Amino acid sequence: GGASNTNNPFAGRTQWANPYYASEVSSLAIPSLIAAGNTALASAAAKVAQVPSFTWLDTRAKVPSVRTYLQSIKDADTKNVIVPLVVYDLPERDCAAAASNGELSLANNGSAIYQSDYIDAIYTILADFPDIPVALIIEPDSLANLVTNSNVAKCSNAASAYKTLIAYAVKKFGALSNVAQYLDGGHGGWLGWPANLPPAAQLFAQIRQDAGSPANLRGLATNVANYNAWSIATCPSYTTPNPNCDEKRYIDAMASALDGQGWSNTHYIVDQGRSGKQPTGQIQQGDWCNALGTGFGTRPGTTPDDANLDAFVWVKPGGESDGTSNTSSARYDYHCGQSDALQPAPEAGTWFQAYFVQLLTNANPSFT
Ligand SMILES: O=[N+]([O-])c1ccc(O[C@@H]2O[C@H](CO)[C@@H](O[C@@H]3O[C@H](CO)[C@@H](O[C@@H]4O[C@H](CO)[C@@H](O)[C@H](O)[C@H]4O)[C@H](O)[C@H]3O)[C@H](O)[C@H]2O)cc1
Ligand SMILES: [Mg+2]
Repeated sequence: GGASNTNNPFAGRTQWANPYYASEVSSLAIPSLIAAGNTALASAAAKVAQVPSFTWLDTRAKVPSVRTYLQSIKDADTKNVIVPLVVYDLPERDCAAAASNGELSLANNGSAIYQSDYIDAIYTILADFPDIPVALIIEPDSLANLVTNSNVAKCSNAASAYKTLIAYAVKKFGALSNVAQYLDGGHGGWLGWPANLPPAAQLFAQIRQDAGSPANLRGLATNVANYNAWSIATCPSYTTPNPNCDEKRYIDAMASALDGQGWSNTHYIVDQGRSGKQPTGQIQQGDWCNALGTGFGTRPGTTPDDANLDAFVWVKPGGESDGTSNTSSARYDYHCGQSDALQPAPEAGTWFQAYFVQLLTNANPSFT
């Protein structure tokens, strides 16, 4: 351990806990636990609310809240904090699934709107607070889908827009010295497969080049909204025969693949928000929707045990649904109706109390 990691934007800084998630826990989770007479879990839930998770800018309407957050940090003169945000509003979003489709579409001028009303709007706000460090995860699932789902029409039709718009965003944010950027890198059970890793590395390196290789592009964020272990001695059965069955193996393999593509010295942040119980209740590693047998995992923070790792993070807010199990919903995806998906589940992003209780009960480290 103790490997050196210069310029780590998370070093010496506390990740900022966003009030939106804290309010979900205090206004939804805790009252429900108290109503059920479960005061022990209610007090445990109050501790979860304080754990910093990423704020997802999943609509244009969420963007102004960033100014509110940064202003509150400035007014309080809070020191040594880094504000974690997810950029997540591409036209044709989540192109290989149905659960998290977004508000923008190519047919309805989505590319122009994404650039002017979304990326430029975020940029303007971040530029107004040059002294507040910000970590950005760029578009979960997007580039990973271009690697493995070009057979899906919605993905192949959106491919050039994804690449152009992501390069636009990375280039734009590349001008901000208070910002650290991480492209979304899928996870070990997705791009870690030997067939997928080389084309993934090629695509990531290409996007970096198209964006002008900004110095503040640190590397990749992995395991976002997924459940993989950081480092596990025995690969869970459902990952066989994938050699990169955990995220440490995956980022080490990806770092060398990217080096081979001309992008050296990459650094990673790894979502552990729903990775505390291993193995999970998944039947297959591709079962991404509201997986059974999961728990809150390693708390966000820096760790010296891998030179490539900038920080553990909680990106997917635990307790927000991955997708509805209602088969008549327009955004119904069959993965959310599988036997290893907790049901009944509400629409993606909305509060899923039973799932929150599952995560809390299985948390490691424990909250109870
Ligand atoms: O044995 N073999 O030799 C062999 C060979 C090839 C194999 O093929 C690989 O199989 C993998 C496992 O199924 C596939 O990985 C899954 O791909 C899905 C997208 O298609 C991802 O779903 C996304 O998940 C996100 C959250 O993570 C959601 O936010 C998002 O909405 C949702 O869409 C799953 O995570 C991810 O695990 C690979 O593509 C596939 O190439 C497998 C074995
Ligand atoms: Mg998702």
